Amino acid sequence: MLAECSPVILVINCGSSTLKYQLYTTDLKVVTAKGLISKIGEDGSRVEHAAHGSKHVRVMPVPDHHTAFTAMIDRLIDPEVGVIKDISEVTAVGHRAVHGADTFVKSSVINDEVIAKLEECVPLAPLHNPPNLVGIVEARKLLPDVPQVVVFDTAFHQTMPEYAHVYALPYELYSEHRIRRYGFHGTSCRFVNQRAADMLGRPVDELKMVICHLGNGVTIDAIENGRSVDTSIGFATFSGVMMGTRSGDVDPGLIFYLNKQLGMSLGDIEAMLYKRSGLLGVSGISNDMREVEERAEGGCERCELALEMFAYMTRKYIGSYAAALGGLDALVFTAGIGENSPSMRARICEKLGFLGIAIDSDANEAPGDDGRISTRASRTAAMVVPTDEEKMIAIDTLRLTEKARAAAA
Ligand SMILES: Nc1ncnc2c1ncn2[C@@H]1O[C@H](COP(=O)(O)OP(=O)(O)O)[C@@H](O)[C@H]1O
Ligand SMILES: CC(=O)OP(=O)(O)O
Ligand SMILES: [Mg+2]
Repeated sequence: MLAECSPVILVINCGSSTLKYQLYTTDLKVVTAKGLISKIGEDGSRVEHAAHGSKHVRVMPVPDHHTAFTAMIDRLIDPEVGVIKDISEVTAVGHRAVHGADTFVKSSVINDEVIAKLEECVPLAPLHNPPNLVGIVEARKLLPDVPQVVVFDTAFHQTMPEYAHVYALPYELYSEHRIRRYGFHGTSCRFVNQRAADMLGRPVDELKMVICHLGNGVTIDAIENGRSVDTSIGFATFSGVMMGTRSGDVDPGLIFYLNKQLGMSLGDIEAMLYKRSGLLGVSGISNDMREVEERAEGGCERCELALEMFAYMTRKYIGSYAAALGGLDALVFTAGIGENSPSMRARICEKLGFLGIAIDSDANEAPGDDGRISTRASRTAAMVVPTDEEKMIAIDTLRLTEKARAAAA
């Protein structure tokens, strides 16, 4: 059965080993289909597709992002589970790009020049930008006449002041080689920042907020009056709080030690810091928070240690960003862990009473529509606000393609 739907916006989020997609009606009110293709290039890859109120899972080999792209299109136009008869029904496409460096300060309509500039950013995010580009190139091949927009994770953080984004290295590295703090998960933070202000019923440009985007990747973001002023991930995609498989902050001195004393090659060290560290490295069990929490309950000491470390690192960033902001109106949790783990939120907030944060344990277990998990008496609001990166991409795609159409008319 095919849904009766008007022209559609397709949002594609090609991650390092996943491809997520959503199909929106052009008023952005309805998501007619969404999907997740996971473990691309690994064993056990699967295609999950949700439409018409049910979920369809296919376990199939997906060796690369080109194959994932084809699998996505196949699902979308499938007579049984698809929602469009023909791909020509797509009227605009929005893409996520992780690294836009300082070249891209806002979302852009894609043309050959934008693609060339995006390719120049590949060395800055070698795990993330190449798959982003595959999604863009494939979509342009398939839909050459359909306008496409790219939305950058880094763009929201371009408002950071120099003293927050310059590293204390020889200045030429910044001025000549663009080595600086860039920040990631900006699309999520932008969405959550506005949504949190709406939920609080306060203007976004009057708020000091810390957003904890706790997913596979973790970003803590300091936001003042709607603008990002500091953020925990810096140049590549790995500083800040420990993540699923990434270490987060470590002393760079250890890289020299591992290389010179333990004989590890730079490639080995890079792979270890990105893929075998974080929750996985400490617990020795999993990069998945659910599993680590479960095993900690069952008595796994290294899992318990990983949870304590995760909470502690997050809490330290919240404290330092509250100091950077000179106060705090709202602490906001989002993404897979932030939205779904009351126990992790409770651990993080344990010692934050000095910031005026008092957690209501019932509300923390099951946040209501206003997202509040703090008591009414709490001076600073603590909240859970579900993120929606795809919706943010769809909003920018609609806005920019309508603007381009109006300019061409
Ligand atoms: N109910 C839950 N309790 C604890 N952690 C959860 C829960 N649901 C999801 N997570 C965690 O969220 C993380 C994935 O976050 P997500 O934002 O979906 O990641 P991605 O960066 O891939 O979009 C995983 O560590 C997962 O275990
Ligand atoms: C930048 C980053 O960490 O992205 P993700 O959470 O998709 O891995
Ligand atoms: Mg994510």
